[in-house]
Amino acid sequence: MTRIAIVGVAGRMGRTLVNAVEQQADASLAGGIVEPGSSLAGADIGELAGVGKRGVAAVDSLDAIVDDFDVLIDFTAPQVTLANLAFCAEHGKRIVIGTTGMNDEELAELDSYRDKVAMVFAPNMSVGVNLTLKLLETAAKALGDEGYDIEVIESHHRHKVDAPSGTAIKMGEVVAESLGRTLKEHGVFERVGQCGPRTDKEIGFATVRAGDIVGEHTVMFATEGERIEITHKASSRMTFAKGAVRAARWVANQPHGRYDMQDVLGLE
Ligand SMILES: NC(=O)C1=CN([C@@H]2O[C@H](COP(=O)(O)OP(=O)(O)OC[C@H]3O[C@@H](n4cnc5c(N)ncnc54)[C@H](OP(=O)(O)O)[C@@H]3O)[C@@H](O)[C@H]2O)C=CC1
Ligand SMILES: O=C(O)C1=N[C@H](C(=O)O)C[C@H](O)C1
Repeated sequence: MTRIAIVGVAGRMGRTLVNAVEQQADASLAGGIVEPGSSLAGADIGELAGVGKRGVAAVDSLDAIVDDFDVLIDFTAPQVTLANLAFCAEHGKRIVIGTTGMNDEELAELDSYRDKVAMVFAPNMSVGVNLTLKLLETAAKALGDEGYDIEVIESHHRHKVDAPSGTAIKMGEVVAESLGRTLKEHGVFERVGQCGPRTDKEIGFATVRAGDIVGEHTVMFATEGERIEITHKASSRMTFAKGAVRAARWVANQPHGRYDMQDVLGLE
């Protein structure tokens, strides 16, 4: 039985994760953490998630449940996640991180824990997106050097705070790496005004924020006369939550290291 605690338990992903843990026979809901000082501390996390009372009260500090869980699932914000990662390393816990929007410095800090804790870190936990990454690798190798322009387009709900999405960046990185390019050199994240025609090797990003879109990603390979579009559409957060719970059960038995969903799913 993997005992799972969820940080950000009152958030969009946190509430969905409560549902996903409940559906897993060999995982138990060991705790839920809300922001320090939150009025939701003390509330039943089953009631927060809309599944009814479960007898587990939300706490506003990890210290309060340190002996109760094996794996922490964290879908919050970069600085919150890094503090929780340090806590897990210090207390011998495993961690699954879905948080996106880390800058280079924050990513380097996260990476510095790779020998101190077992973590799964992935911008998208859905099986479909992780399979799509494999398809993109194949497409990029076949098309990228044959005069096809590559663009990544993503759409998300109006509340999302980071852009482009972590998934879009990952898709761009996979395509770039397959072609011996880097996003630092070839990524184009903004076009406005007299920006001139596109260059051959650039990888462009476009972002849509609207309504309640759960998450949609398209990578376009376009040339004279045809275009190929590889698209993934999430219609429920449950797809991310199920993947995160699968990652938690998997990482519970792994040695220290930084893993991603390709490792969890055996897609490497
Ligand atoms: N990897 C993946 O598959 C996916 C990743 N994500 C990523 O997950 C992250 C969260 O997304 P989402 O659930 O939509 O966002 P929400 O804003 O709905 O949830 C984040 C939650 O974290 C809480 N929080 C903030 N600070 C703390 C703290 N110090 N301790 C405990 N909880 C805290 C917030 O509380 P409060 O509201 O009170 O501030 C909020 O409830 C984003 O980075 C998003 O991109 C999302 C979906 C899938
Ligand atoms: O914030 C979201 O909602 C999502 N964020 C992730 C990302 O930034 O890629 C994954 C998913 O698309 C939903």
